[in-house]
Amino acid sequence: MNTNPLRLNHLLLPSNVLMAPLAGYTSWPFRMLCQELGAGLCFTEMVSANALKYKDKATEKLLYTTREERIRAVQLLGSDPAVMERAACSEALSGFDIIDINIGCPVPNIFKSGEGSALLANPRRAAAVIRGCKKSGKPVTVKTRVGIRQDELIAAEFTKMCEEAGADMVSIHGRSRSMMYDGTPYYDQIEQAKSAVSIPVIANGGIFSDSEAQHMLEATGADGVMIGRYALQDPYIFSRLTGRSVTEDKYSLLMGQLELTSRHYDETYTLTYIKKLASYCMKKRSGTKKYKQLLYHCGNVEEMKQILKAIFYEEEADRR
Ligand SMILES: Cc1cc2nc3c(=O)[nH]c(=O)nc-3n(C[C@H](O)[C@H](O)[C@H](O)COP(=O)(O)O)c2cc1C
Repeated sequence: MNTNPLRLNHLLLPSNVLMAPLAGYTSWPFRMLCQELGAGLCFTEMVSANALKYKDKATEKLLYTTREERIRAVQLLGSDPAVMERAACSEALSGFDIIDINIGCPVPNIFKSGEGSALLANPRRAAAVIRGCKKSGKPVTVKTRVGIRQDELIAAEFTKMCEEAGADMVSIHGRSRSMMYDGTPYYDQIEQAKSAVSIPVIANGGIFSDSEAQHMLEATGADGVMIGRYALQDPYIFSRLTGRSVTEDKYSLLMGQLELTSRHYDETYTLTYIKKLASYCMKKRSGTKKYKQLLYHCGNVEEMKQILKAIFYEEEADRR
C-alpha cells in the first residue's frame, strides 16, 4: 500500500496508518509496540473528563505515557463543554500532544448520558466541546461515526461542523451507532466527508487484512486508515502496510510486551493485559483451548513466560 507521512497541524505523523483507541488494550505498552511497527499515531483508550478530577489510580494508568512515545494522543469522553475544556487544559494531560474527542462510543449507558455517539445528535454541543478543548492550544482531533441510525447518515455535515469548530483531523468509523461493530462500513459516507473538508480525514472500520486497508483508502479517498481489532491479532499489519522491516516473531513480540508492562505496571494489570493480548494473537489458530485455559489460570509473570514459550515458541517450532 502506498503510505506516507501525514501532517496534523504542526505535527508530522510518520505514517498515515493509525491505531484506533481500544478500551482495555491501547495502554502505553501496546502503543509503543504499534509505534515500533510503523503506526503513525496511537491513542489512549477513552478517559472520562469527569473522572479526571478524582485523580484515581485507574485513570492514572490510562494516562500513563513516557517520552519514548513520540507523539502522545489522549482521548477524552464527555459532553459538557466546560468540563471538557478544564480536562483538556489540566495538568494531568500536560504530557500529551493531541486531544482526541470521542464522538463515537455506542455503549448504552454512555449514549444515555449524552456522551460518545450521542453528540452526533447534538452538533451545537459537539462544536462547543471542540472549541473548549482547543483552549488547550493543542491540536484537537475527533473520532466519530457516520451517524446514529442507518436511515440518517450525516458524516459530511458533521465533519464540516467539526472543521468549522476548529478540529484538526476527523477519524470516521464508517458504521452507524446502531450497527455497533458489525456490517460493511459506509465507504461513500467517508468519501463525502473527505470531500467536504480540507483537514485530514481518516477512515476506520472493518479492516481485517492488508487488502481491506488498501480498499478502504481507495474507496473513500481518505488521508489515512485507522485499524482497530485486527491489530490485536496481527500487529504486523502496521509494518507490512508501511514497509517497515521487522525481524521479531510473535513470541519475542509478546515477551517484549510482558517485560515492558511488568516494568511499568503492577502484576495484576500485566497478567490481565497479556492474557487478553495473547488470546487475540491466537485467533485463527486451531486447538488453542488448552492454551487459553493455561493462560487464564496463570498467577504470576514467571509462569506467564513459560506459558507464552509453550504456546508461541515450542508450538511454532513443532510446526516448522
Ligand atoms: C474492545 C473495544 C474497545 C474500544 N474502545 C474504544 C475507545 O476507547 N475509544 C474509541 O473511540 N473507540 C473505541 N472502540 C472502537 C474502535 O476504536 C474502532 O472504531 C472500531 O473497533 C472499528 O474499527 P475495527 O473494525 O478496525 O475494529 C473500541 C472498540 C472495541 C472493539
